[in-house]
Amino acid sequence: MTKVLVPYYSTFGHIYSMMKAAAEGAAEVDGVEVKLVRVEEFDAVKQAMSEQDAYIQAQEAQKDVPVATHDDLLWADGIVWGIPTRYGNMPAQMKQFFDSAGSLWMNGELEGKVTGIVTSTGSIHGGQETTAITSLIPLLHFGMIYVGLPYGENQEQLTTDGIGGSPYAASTVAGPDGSSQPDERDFTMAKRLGKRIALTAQKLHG
Ligand SMILES: Cc1cc2nc3c(=O)[nH]c(=O)nc-3n(C[C@H](O)[C@H](O)[C@H](O)COP(=O)(O)O)c2cc1C
Repeated sequence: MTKVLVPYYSTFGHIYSMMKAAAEGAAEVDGVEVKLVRVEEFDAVKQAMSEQDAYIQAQEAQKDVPVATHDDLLWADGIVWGIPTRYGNMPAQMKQFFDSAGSLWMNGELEGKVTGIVTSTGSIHGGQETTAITSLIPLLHFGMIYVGLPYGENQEQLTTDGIGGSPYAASTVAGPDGSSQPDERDFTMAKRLGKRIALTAQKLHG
């Protein structure tokens, strides 16, 4: 069995719904087992957002998703990361998860795992590409093998519409107030990325 992990962090649920699509794509490959996990929220954010309806609803929807552990990373042959944008970069919650995996990195235990990214922003030019590219850097330090989102397979990118998708990552635009939902084309590209990571992991790891 090839194992694909789908770890994500999602404050308002956009990345969560994109990661369900990515997980679905990975699960389409015969002989692939998929595990969806969420990166733990900071207590300070839980407190600060405790009266925001959009936050409460999004967290309620995710409450049964298990919290990501470093053992999950060891388990996986392929990893599809769900990383929303914070000031053009990954959120601290995700960085904390990466940084606390230092012993795995030092022992080379993450090397050769196939990986890729799904991201999101509030606005079209708010940093989808920068989040993907800056998140790629620690993944390369881990020794992972990066899978992008080629145009040939993802012609939906060839548009001037305000949707997600770039050669670097699957993505979506949440809207400045978070009220937009992923376009069907965003889900399709996330699904294809999940499948591509699963197929590549299967080829490399059996
Ligand atoms: C502290 C903070 C910083 C953010 N920085 C950016 C940014 O640089 N560019 C942008 O377009 N959106 C930014 N956003 C919006 C988020 O990227 C957006 O809410 C997120 O992608 C939605 O995904 P989610 O629903 O899964 O949380 C920021 C949001 C927060 C809370």
